[in-house]
Amino acid sequence: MPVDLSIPARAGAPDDSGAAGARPAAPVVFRLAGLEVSYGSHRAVRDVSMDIHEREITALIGPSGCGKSTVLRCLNRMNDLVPGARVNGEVSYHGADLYGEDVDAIEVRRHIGMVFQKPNPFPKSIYDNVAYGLRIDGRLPKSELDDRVEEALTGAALWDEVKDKLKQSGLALSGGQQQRLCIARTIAVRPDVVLMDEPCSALDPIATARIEDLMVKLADRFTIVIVTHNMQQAARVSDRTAFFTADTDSEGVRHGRLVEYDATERIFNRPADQRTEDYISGRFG
Ligand SMILES: Nc1ncnc2c1ncn2[C@@H]1O[C@H](COP(=O)(O)OP(=O)(O)OP(=O)(O)O)[C@@H](O)[C@H]1O
Repeated sequence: MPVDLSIPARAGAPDDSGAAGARPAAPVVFRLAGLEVSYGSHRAVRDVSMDIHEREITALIGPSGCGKSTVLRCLNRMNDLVPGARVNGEVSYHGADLYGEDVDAIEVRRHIGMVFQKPNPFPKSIYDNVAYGLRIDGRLPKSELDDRVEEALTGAALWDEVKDKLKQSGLALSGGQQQRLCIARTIAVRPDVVLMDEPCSALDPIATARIEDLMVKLADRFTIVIVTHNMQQAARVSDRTAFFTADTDSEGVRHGRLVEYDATERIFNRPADQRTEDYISGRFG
């Protein structure tokens, strides 16, 4: 039995049915085709072909070790920083090869920001945390910095809680506030895409609910890709869901692969693949 979400699809959720009145699909931001990632001789994940659409929330779900974070890290070339990591296949971003020779990985990460599992504010003031990327970038006139910091903190639903203590350390905030501070730091540079790797796994349910609400608001401005272990979270916030799994070979080594990718409502209520159904109904994983 598929999971009964009892949660309506997000307003404006994708409808690729082609039915009369169906909303046309949003433009493609990332196209992955035959993506395969290895660490040394270990093929961590393969067979990943999917389009990620503009201003949608795309969730990557699946059991531990199936390659969700690996695929996420391909989207802003974070795997470049992992010794021995090798990416094969197509990863295009707005139609251009993200791994092309003339592409500057640092510039890529300016457009495609990332929020990590554990909130990781710098040991600096709240203000300096948010201003950090802008100062490094150096393009924003100093006179506009205050406004941009406020814009980012407002966008991360944190401004009201911190506007009177911007000089205090970011580390003095609660875990949920720290994660929203990290989101503010990420969106301060006005990226195009925000990648989130299990952004709520270190948070309590109330802080998690705030981040989920925030994600939905952020999707008005940014394309969001999230890795989550929490299926209800994927169901609640995402427009499309990709389900990955891992096969174990004769030597006991696990190799991840994309099984199914579709509108979230279909993945959770009418999955095409038995493995997806088994996973979302809690039969494995
Ligand atoms: N930096 C790395 N070096 C070597 N192997 C790695 C590295 N990162 C991940 N792997 C391997 O790649 C495979 C996929 O890992 P990945 O973290 O992408 O999976 P995941 O689905 O995100 O897992 P989890 O849900 O547990 O975080 C695993 O076998 C893992 O051991």
